[in-house]
Amino acid sequence: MPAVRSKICGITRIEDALAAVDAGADAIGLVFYRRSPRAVSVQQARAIIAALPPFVTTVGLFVDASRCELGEILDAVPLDLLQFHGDESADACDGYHRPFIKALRVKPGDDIAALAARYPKASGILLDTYVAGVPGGTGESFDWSLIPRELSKPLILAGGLTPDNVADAVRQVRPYAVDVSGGVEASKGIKDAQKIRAFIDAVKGGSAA
Ligand SMILES: O=C(O)c1ccccc1N[C@@H]1O[C@H](COP(=O)(O)O)[C@@H](O)[C@H]1O
Repeated sequence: MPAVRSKICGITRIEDALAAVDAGADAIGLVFYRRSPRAVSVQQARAIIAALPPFVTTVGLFVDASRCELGEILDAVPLDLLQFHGDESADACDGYHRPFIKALRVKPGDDIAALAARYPKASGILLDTYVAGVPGGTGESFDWSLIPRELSKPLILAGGLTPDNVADAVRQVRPYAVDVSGGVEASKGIKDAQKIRAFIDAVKGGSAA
């Protein structure tokens, strides 16, 4: 099985971005959702991205952002990939002509394959846990057995992943990639370099099994 890729989301500091890259992360996530404790300004995002070495994917996370707000951020910040984490329609996601992944928040009874099929232009589908009233970053996991064996798009598994459970998640789900925020933090918005390294080592361990 090819190594499962890792994205470390909710980066707010240059040192955390560099710790993620140093540990082997493939992507870092920058949250442009003002209500998140991990939200970054355009200036912060630009400074973090400017400090990165090449070949690290920069992902901008949005939750039902207006066209105007998102357009202004895209003009100012060199993002490689957009992550739509709200209730955005397929048309809204497609409208920026940028590669994107669509997050679906999973609850029992969902037809995940059918929901994913609504986004034919997505580069990948991210599955996170449904928690009423919160769009994501909750630190809650969901029942991975709800995930269909075959999805039409690369699957990015998220939701409550930690250094302790991610190897099991990788073995069970065999995703294309995993995404973590709270599970590698010292406090909201501040990452813990040791937890990041332990997380990525566990992803590699799970991939090799
Ligand atoms: O990180 C946030 O604050 C956030 C806010 C709003 C929507 C999504 C958010 N983060 C994403 O949520 C999932 C799961 O995070 P966690 O590992 O359970 O903390 C992940 O995809 C984050 O990118």
